[in-house]
Formats: sequence, C-alpha cells, structure tokens
Amino acid sequence: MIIVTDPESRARLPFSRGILTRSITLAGVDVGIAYSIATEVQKELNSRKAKFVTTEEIRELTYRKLIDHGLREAAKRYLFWRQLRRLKVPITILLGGATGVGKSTIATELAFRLGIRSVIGTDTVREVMRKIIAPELLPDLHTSSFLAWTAAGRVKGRDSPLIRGFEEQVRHVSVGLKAVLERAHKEGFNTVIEGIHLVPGYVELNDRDFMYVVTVGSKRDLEARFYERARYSKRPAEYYIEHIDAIMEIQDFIVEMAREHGVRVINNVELESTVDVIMEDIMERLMRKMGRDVRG
Ligand SMILES: Nc1ncnc2c1ncn2[C@@H]1O[C@H](COP(=O)(O)OP(=O)(O)O)[C@@H](O)[C@H]1O
Ligand SMILES: O=C(O)[C@@H](COP(=O)(O)O)OP(=O)(O)O
Repeated sequence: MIIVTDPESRARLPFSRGILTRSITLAGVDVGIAYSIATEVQKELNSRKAKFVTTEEIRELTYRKLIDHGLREAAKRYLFWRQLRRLKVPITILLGGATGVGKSTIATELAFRLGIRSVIGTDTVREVMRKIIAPELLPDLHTSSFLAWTAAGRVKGRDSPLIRGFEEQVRHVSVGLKAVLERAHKEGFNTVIEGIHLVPGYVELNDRDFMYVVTVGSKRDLEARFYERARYSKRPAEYYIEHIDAIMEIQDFIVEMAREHGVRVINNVELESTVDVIMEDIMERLMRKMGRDVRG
C-alpha cells in the first residue's frame, strides 16, 4: 500500500484511485479517461517501490500524464482546481431560476465535483421562515412562488400581479437568505445556494460569490422535467403543469433581472455541459481576480 502524505496539512491517506479519478474529472475529463490516467499514475508509483508519496508528487505526475494524453487544457484546469483548494479561497455559488429547471440537480453535481459540503435550498429557508412568521402576518410566504399573487395584499410595483406577488415573496425570503450568505462569508466556508428566490438585484454579492440564472428552453422541456422530478419526490407534476404559464412568466422576469444586473444566464440543455460551463466561468473569473490581486 502506498501512503499519500501532505506535508502542509500533515494528513496521511492510503492512495485511492477513486479519489484521484474524481479530482481529474473536476478538470472536465471524461470519467473513463480519468480512471485510466489514475491507473497509470498508480502503476508508476508502484514501479517506484516507494512506501510514501507526497500530494505534490501526485499532482506533478497526473499533470504530466494529462499532457502525454494530449489533454493540455484539462491539465491546466486540473492544476488550477488543486491550487484553489490548497489556497482555501472560499467561494459561494448561487443558482437562481424558475422551479423545475434543474437548479438542485446542478447544485448537487457542482458540490460533488468541487468537494463542497454545504448545499442550501431557498425553499428550506422559506420553510423555516414559515414556522416563525404566521400566515396572517405574511400570507405570500405560505404559498408557492407562482401563487404568491393570490395571497399578497395590494403591493405596488410591476404591471403583472403575478410578478408583483412573486417579488413580494422574494423580498421576504431574501431576509433569511441574507443571513445565510453573511454566515457563509463570515465562516469562510464553500457553499452552494440554489432556489427560485435568488433573483439578481435582490442579493448583495461580493467578489467571491458566483451567481448564475438557469433556464429551460421551452414549456415542453419543463413539463418533462416535472414528470421526471415526480418520479423520486412528492412534488406532483400535475400541480406545476397546471401553473406552467405562470412559471414561464416568472422565468422571463428572472432572465430580465439577470440581464439588468449582468448575471450570466445558462440554458440547461444537458446537465454535464451546464456544470462544465459554470465551472469554466468560475475558473476564468477567479484567475482574472488572482491576476489582479498579484498585480496589486
Ligand atoms: N439538463 C437536464 N436535462 C434533463 N433533465 C434534467 C436536466 N437538468 C435537470 N433535469 C431533471 O429535471 C428535474 C427537475 O430538476 P430539479 O433539479 O429538481 O429542478 P429545480 O431545483 O430547479 O426545481 C429533475 O428530475 C432533474 O433530474
Ligand atoms: O415556490 C415555488 O415556486 C417552488 C420553488 O421550488 P424550487 O424551484 O426552489 O425548487 O416551491 P414549491 O411551491 O414547490 O414548494
């Protein structure tokens, strides 16, 4: 057995092909190729007959193997994500978008790939607030976002009552979300927050927050996602399909807000590529930021 040591953290772990495979896939490498590269690294380490290997040595070896396989860009990405982990730069990823577009699926995948342990849904925040604030006080908080207009009182604002009601719920849930974000910033831990209440313009972001709005291309695709979701959860597809026009109108509103506030909108066609696009964007923005920090 080869023991991996990290001189900095003084951690010691038996070499695991699975762990190495995962860190290679983080660079956007297909899992099959990542696994075979991890196997090659393991073989080379075995041939050295050394009992111990440092994480630094594994990094260099993996980087070289990626280059040997002609995966230059992936090699660069691999080093970047490893470095980021070591530097312990805390980041928060925020995913907004209408119900059913795929936010929580994307959030889980991003958290897995980036080794982030905390994923928070805004509907959970809303649920906590519902227990504290009675329906008589804030009726809009106690409905689905697309029905908030039926509960909200006479609020001023946009022409569409649906959007006015939605905004009212977003405003209220944003109070709780602000606390979640402040806590994440203060503690400096990595978090993914996802939910319909993350609307650009309602959340205050710092330069370590990465916000995206996720969309679905058509009503038909959204309908299919509601059916898919109903297979493993208790959210019945019919309830959401009944309100699909309202949900699409909310999507249009969120996209409009994203454009107004310079937040990137990603059409979620294929899960893998949506996650890749987000990771690539975070990497580019962080690299630019680090470059700026170094230049002073
Ligand atoms: N790119 C995609 N293509 C097809 N189905 C998807 C895609 N992304 C997510 N889904 C599926 O759509 C359903 C709704 O996704 P979910 O993550 O629950 O949405 P949200 O959190 O935005 O309400 C899930 O069953 C999920 O597996
Ligand atoms: O209010 C709404 O539109 C959805 C938001 O769900 P997410 O998009 O955050 O999953 O919550 P529901 O009414 O299903 O409990």
